[in-house]
Amino acid sequence: MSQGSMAQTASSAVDYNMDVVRWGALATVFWGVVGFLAGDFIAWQLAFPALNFDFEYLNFGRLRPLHTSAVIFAFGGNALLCTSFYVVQRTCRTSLFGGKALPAFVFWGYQLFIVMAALGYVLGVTQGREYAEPEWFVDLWLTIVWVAYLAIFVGTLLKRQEPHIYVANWFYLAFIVTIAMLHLGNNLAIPVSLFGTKSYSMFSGVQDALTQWWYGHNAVGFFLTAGFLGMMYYFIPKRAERPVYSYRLSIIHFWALIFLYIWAGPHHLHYTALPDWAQTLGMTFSIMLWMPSWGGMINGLMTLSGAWDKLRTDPVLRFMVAAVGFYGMSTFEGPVMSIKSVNGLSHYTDWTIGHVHSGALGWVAFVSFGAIYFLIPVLWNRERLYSMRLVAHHFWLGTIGIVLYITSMWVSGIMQGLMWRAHDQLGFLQYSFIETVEAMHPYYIIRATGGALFVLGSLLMVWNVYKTIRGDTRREAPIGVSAPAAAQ
Ligand code: HEM
Ligand code: HEM
Ligand SMILES: [Cu+2]
Repeated sequence: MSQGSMAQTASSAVDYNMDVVRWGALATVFWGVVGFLAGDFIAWQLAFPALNFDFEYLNFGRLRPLHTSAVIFAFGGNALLCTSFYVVQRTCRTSLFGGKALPAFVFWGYQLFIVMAALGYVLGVTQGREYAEPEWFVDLWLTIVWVAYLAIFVGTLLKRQEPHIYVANWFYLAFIVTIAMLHLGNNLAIPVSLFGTKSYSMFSGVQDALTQWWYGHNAVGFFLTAGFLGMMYYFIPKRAERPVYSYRLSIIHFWALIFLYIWAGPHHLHYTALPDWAQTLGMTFSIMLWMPSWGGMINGLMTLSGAWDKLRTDPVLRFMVAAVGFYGMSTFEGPVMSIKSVNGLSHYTDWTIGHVHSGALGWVAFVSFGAIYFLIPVLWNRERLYSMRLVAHHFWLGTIGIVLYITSMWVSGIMQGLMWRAHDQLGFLQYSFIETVEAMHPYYIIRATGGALFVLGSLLMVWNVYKTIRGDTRREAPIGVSAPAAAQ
């Protein structure tokens, strides 16, 4: 990847703004742990409802959006913010537009947004739109912050010292622009009073449902996918020290992905009041979406051509490559679930939850961990991470956690779907609802245990990051180099 390496050699000449990248990396780690802990807590609540403590501020209904926002917007959002600021500067060989002040405003403004949103959930102030729960005044604040973010990103591209705009920036830009559009469309609401928190959506009925899933689906497509693909296109070539497998494929990947994603939202509304043709449209575009998704996966994986041996010795690269593998898996599962007859079984069940987390834990979190482990020594001018062995332990704890999570959800989800629809020869339902809830119990314990392993792995990351920043290095044998091999 010539842009990246050229930027590196010229790094002393350019006064890069790395403050905001450093803060963003720390915020990613911090909010990650908060979000994973909240996720595991609600997972235990589903297994043992007594953990709701009959206390409204800690009940499942309020902590669930706290979890989803903490992991998507606080953890994922800070990972995107800090890596996009890093990548755009390096690949454009110029400092961030807006001096020191504007990027600092975006960073701190975004943290304020997170805190306001979280307080709202716990206190019960919400507009009840999934992944867009904050009320109107929080939405307005985020709009201001986001416009500043867009200005910095585009401003930096415009003052670039490289003739070419590297493909990772295309993905980041698509993420920033589309999220702005989705945020504005989905949050069109009228406050009840100027000083009150309550508002009502401008849409109603099925139009409102479609607006919400146009938003929700494309939040997956542009927040949880396009932005993290930007990360993949920069950090995998960097870490593997290989150029992107096919630059031409990356451009096709980009245009095909953004064109197809936008139409697939109706797959969230199968068998609802939404007109049939719209459901079929959503299903068709979802199936087509399999192709660019796998094009991207192949491009990421094949970048390792000739460098596969590095996986044996470099657990940071292992995180990134496993992430791309999970990306491939969840983007195969998604199109399958979008088929109406399959969705008739999977919808409302834990299968959806398993699908979500193979994407969220396997793809989003793993590729972010890879980027964080890459960035921390670079940002604090350390020779290497405190411990590569700890990274390897984190990798295995995380991987086993994900496997427990998604396999238990496949089993419980399909069982749930089959139990709901089972009926006897007279047409009576075979199971009462509570019987299906009881049947889930063992799987909920397995899922929560997997989540606990995932949390544990992330705590190893906290320790490793802390020690690296302090400048410590752990004395340890290198990974994957056995004694006879080293003697050769
Ligand atoms: C320790 C790790 C995690 C655990 C134990 C966990 C657990 C959970 C649980 C129990 C739910 C509620 C499921 C239900 O209502 O039946 C949930 C929902 C969700 N989580 Fe996680 N989670 C974790 C990490 C993450 C991460 C890293 C992300 C995203 C980057 C994420 C995204 C979501 C989303 C989007 C939902 C809502 C799913 C839906 O409505 O279909 N989670 N999580
Ligand atoms: C080709 C790519 C994909 C397609 C076609 C797809 C399709 C689907 C379908 C059909 C559902 C179930 C809708 C329902 O029955 O309610 C779903 C749910 C979901 N997917 Fe995917 N998916 C894809 C990739 C991903 C990835 C990579 C992620 C995460 C990074 C993800 C996150 C989610 C979330 C969060 C939900 C749950 C939404 C909710 O009900 O709250 N998807 N997806
Ligand atoms: Cu979707």
